[in-house]
Amino acid sequence: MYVLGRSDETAGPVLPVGRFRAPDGSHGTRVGVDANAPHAAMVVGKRGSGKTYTLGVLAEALARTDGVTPVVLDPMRAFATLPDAVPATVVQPRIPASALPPRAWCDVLSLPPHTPAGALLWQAAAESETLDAMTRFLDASGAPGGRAARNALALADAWSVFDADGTDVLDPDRATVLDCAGLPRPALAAVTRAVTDTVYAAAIAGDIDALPWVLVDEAHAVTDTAAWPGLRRLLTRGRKPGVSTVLATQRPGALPPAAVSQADLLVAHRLTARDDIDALETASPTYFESALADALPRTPGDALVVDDTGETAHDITVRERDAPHGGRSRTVT
Ligand SMILES: Nc1ncnc2c1ncn2[C@@H]1O[C@H](COP(=O)(O)OP(=O)(O)OP(=O)(O)O)[C@@H](O)[C@H]1O
Repeated sequence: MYVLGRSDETAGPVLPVGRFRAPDGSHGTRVGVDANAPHAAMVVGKRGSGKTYTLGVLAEALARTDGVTPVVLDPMRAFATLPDAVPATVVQPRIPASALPPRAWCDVLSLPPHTPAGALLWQAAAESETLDAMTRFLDASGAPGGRAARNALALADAWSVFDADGTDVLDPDRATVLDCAGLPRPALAAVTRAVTDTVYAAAIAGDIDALPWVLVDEAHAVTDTAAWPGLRRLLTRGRKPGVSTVLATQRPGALPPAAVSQADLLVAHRLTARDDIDALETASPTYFESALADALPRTPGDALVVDDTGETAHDITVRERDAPHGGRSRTVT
């Protein structure tokens, strides 16, 4: 099997992802992704091109591989069937209030820190471990902005994602799918930030039994939110302590430039919007001779993979999933 993301003949686990695809559409050698070392990967493509499916293929392979553990942030409930095929748990995410830094609280609740309410919220977050304690802090303060901060916190409470214990997302024996369907965007941002920060902190502390892979579907939904500093840190600094990150998005052009340029593996499905193609062309080195727009595939499940480690680009077809695909592009027939 040809292994993407590996520069030498190192042994170690490989995630089977598909086969090489020739210009006439025929398929060749099997292709896998290295799982021995950490990676930062992007999966891009327009709606219905196969991004979520590819993320599912990766999640299944990771869940079957010893020494690694996938954590999937699933905003569209596309991974609910993962336990049908592999050891996996699907949970509604819960995060401790203390998992969000004060600045993130201000961003999540849209109360800028330079406003009275934002400054108070910052203080409440800095001095409290739980949502209840933050509420008590605000009730007791009597300072200007207290009522606005209190109302914003009541809104956050209604999302039902805050819990003093928080979900344990690093089970070395199974994949963890965080079912974020239906969460409002600020809640999704809060969960994403808390999870990325928690995983990073655990990896830095050496407190992990298997190397985590954080898979984020529909990543464009949170890149301009409080989630982004956490995702950016995983992309830029996560590999050193052993964390891999895979972001899937239909809008690479809407991502901060750091996102694409940090990826050592880019899986590009069909894309047609010029600004999205431009974003890839600007960020990724040209390992292919033709223009990127001409090199991109047209069929769902086909992809152009740009491998920064091997400094190569390949046409592949992503293999079929073992679990029924839960993507929203399904049809009745
Ligand atoms: N590798 C594949 N093998 C077989 N079928 C595939 C493959 N990839 C995608 N498909 C088919 O294409 C459909 C759309 O794929 P998917 O849901 O992954 O799209 P998407 O790019 O994530 O779309 P959206 O942006 O709307 O979420 C799937 O339901 C599936 O039927």
